[in-house]
Formats: sequence, structure tokens, C-alpha cells
Amino acid sequence: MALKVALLGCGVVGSQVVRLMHEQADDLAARIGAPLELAGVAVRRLGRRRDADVDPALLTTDAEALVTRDDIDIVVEVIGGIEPARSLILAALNSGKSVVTANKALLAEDGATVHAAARAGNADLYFEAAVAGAIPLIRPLRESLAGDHVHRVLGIVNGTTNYILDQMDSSGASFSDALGEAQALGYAEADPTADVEGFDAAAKAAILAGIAFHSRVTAADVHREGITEITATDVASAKAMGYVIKLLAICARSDDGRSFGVRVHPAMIPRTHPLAGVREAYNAVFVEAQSAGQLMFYGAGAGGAPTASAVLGDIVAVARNVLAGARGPEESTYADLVVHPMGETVTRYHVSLDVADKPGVLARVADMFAKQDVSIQTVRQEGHGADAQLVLVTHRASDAALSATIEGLRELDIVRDVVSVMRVEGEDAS
Ligand SMILES: NC(=O)C1=CN([C@@H]2O[C@H](COP(=O)(O)OP(=O)(O)OC[C@H]3O[C@@H](n4cnc5c(N)ncnc54)[C@H](OP(=O)(O)O)[C@@H]3O)[C@@H](O)[C@H]2O)C=CC1
Ligand SMILES: N[C@@H](CC=O)C(=O)O
Repeated sequence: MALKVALLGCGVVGSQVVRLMHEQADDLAARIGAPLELAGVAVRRLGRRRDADVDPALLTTDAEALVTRDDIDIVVEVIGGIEPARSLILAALNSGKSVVTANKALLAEDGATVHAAARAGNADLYFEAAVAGAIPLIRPLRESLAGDHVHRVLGIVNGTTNYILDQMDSSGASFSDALGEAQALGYAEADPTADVEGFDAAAKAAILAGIAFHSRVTAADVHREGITEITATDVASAKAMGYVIKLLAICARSDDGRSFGVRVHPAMIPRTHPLAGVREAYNAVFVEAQSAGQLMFYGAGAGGAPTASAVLGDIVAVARNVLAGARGPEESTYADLVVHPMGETVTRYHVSLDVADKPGVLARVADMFAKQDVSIQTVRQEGHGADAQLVLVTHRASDAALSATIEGLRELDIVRDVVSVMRVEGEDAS
């Protein structure tokens, strides 16, 4: 007997799910042990042209009726956003139907409610596509590394911003042109603010940190900075110094293991670093674990077909569980670690200052860093007179100490402007 699938959403991702379910129907049936049947597709606009060959008789605007239909076995949610996605997923789980979703925004905002409903409904909740598109990352973290102790998860988890920064770096494209291309290629969220302001990456970081550290993490726990303040000049000067700017997500345990930090922000990384070679909308994530050591996951981080691949993988896993009367792994939050504040995060910084071109300027600037215990690794003066700039790279220091230093620098009469402050990750370029 066929397993019936209700698809919620038939846009960039949903239309590719439909295509793959048709094209690979025989293989999927063989792998699962029963055929899959697409039993209904909920959309917002019935008359919209679709990138998949969907039987018009399957289309409906009544998603609620579809998810609660008695004959549905698996619900696939690829609408996105909080509502109506949350209510639809809860309705499905409450009636014992397993759910596959790509919705990182919802899981990071209210994962607790959704996971609790899965538990109560004795149903599966799978979400491989919610983080890093096609890259298998959730399952390795939840299952393959369940016997290890993860220290750090670090990487590029947003395809749109990586595409924009890569285009700005490689072809000198403008921010807005590159964003337009990313949207046309189906990488961006329905509201691209989620991408460029770092909300999407922050949601993914929350999901990754929660799994890696067996704790409950929401988007609100994540320190978030986007890429909208990055200028063509920042990109070009990073390039001239042997660096590239990337939007990074970093989830790291503290040294005593009792807390962890989760942050998303642009960072300068040396061009020799493996993440520097991650181009276009690709994503890459390093996982550092006690026994496994360093693992790297790389692949297409956005786009219809790559994301649909992850969704299909989850559908197969859930379908096998349905047939076996089994369930996949539950959410694990037993460790309940504390998220430490951003001020305690320790990293290096690159600071550019517009300064007066006078004797003693360097000593006064260095003094301000020393006052906060921030030691300077390199410093150089560029330009003269009205164009004089100091470019400094610090050794590792806390975010709180660096912020206090910058505050102090702004008050010095010899500092005309703090031009840019950027975190630096990875070893030196030289
Ligand atoms: N695009 C990507 O690269 C990736 C996306 N994701 C996630 O996948 C999900 C879907 O993204 P994507 O396919 O790009 O989004 P789209 O905006 O392309 O598609 C959204 C779909 O949802 C439908 N929809 C919207 N509101 C409703 C509603 N109230 N009831 C029923 N259907 C509705 C739309 O209908 P209609 O077509 O009629 O407007 C559309 O078919 C999101 O959670 C996103 O974050 C995850 C990884 C990668
Ligand atoms: N908008 C997201 C889509 C995938 O998650 C991105 O650009 O990464």
C-alpha cells in the first residue's frame, strides 16, 4: 500500500520535491519498501505557474484540511516562516502524522513546542534541509556523533550572503546586483532581509548549537550581525591584505565546558583558510569533536534541487520508520548548558582608524588598547595628512575588552573616525 504524502508549499523547494518524487518514484519505492503517493499540495495561489508538473487536481488552498486528512501518512512543510507553518505542523503531529520540514525560522523560534508535539504524537520530526541545504549535517550531528563530545561548530551556513560576498570579492559586483542574482537563482528567503541581516544564519546556528551541545537554543540566544554594513572598500582592503570576508556562524563551548557561545557575524579569514575557498552559494561547516577530531562538511547550501535532495532523504527515513512502526531520534536537551554573553567571546580583531598625522599618535592609540589589556599583533600607518590611517590587528581578546577599547578610541582627539572593526578568524595570512 502506498504511503501518502501531503506537501505544504510548492515554490522553489516544493516544486523540486514534486519533480524528484515523480522522476525517482520507482527507486524511492524500492528503497522504502512501499511507493510514495503525492496526495495533495497546499499553496497560496492556485493559478500560479509552477516549476513542476503538478496535477491541478492535487492543488488546494486549504492546507489545514489537507494535513488532518485521515489518509495522510507524512506531511512535508516547505512554506517557511512562523505562521501558518507552525499551526499546520502542530496539527499534523497532534494527529500522529510525521513531519519533514525545511523551516529553520520556526525551529529556532519555537522548536520546543514543535518537538514536544512530535513526542506527544509519537511522530517523527525531520529537518535536514533546514540547515545548509543539501549538506548532510543534522543527521551526522544527531546520530553519527551521538557518542562523541562536540567542542565547536563553525562555518558558512547562508548561501545568499556567501554568494553576495563572493561576487563582491571576485568580480567587484555591487551588493544590490549580487543580491538580485541570488534571489533570481532561488537562494534567498521570501524576505531577503532574513539573509542579509543574518537572521537565517542565526536560526541555523541556534539549531546546530542545540543539537551539538544537547541544550535548548533559540534565535534570541544568538549574537547576530549581518552583512549590510560591509562596503566594497572593506572587501577590497581585506583582499589587499590577503583576507576574504565571510559571514560565519560559530557555536563554541567555553573552556570549562559549562557554557557555550553562539554568534553570527562577518569575519575576515586568511585566503589560505579552507573556508576562503567556499564560493558562490556553497556552504561549509567544520565540526570539532573530542574523539573524531575535525570534520568538514561542504556542499550546495541553497537552491531548489539541492534542498529538495535533503527533503527527500528525510521523507525516505520517515517512510521507513512509518512502515517499521519506529521513530527517529528525539530532541536531546539533557545537558541544558548556559549560553554565555557575547562580551565573553574571545577572538582577534582588525581595526582601521582615521587619525591625525602627528607625532605620538601611535603611542596614544596603543595606550588605549593596553588599558583594556588588548595586545596589538601588527600595526601599520597608511597615508599622510588628512588621509592618515592606522590599521591594527590584535591578539585574542574578549569582545567586552575590544568594545571598551573602541569606546575609548572614539573619545581621543587624535582619532577622527573608527572606520571599521572586524573580527578575524583563522591563522594569519602571512
Ligand atoms: N530556497 C532555498 O534555497 C531554501 C529554502 N529553505 C526553506 O524552505 C522553505 C521554503 O522555501 P522556498 O521554497 O524557497 O519558498 P518559496 O517562497 O519559493 O515557496 C513558498 C511556498 O509556500 C506557499 N505558501 C505560502 N503561504 C502559504 C499558505 N498560507 N498556505 C499554503 N501555502 C503557502 C507558496 O504558495 P504560492 O506558490 O501559491 O505562492 C509557495 O508555493 C522555507 O522554510 C525556507 O527557509 C531551506 C533551505 C534552502
Ligand atoms: N536563504 C537561505 C536558503 C537556504 O537555507 C540561504 O541563502 O542559505
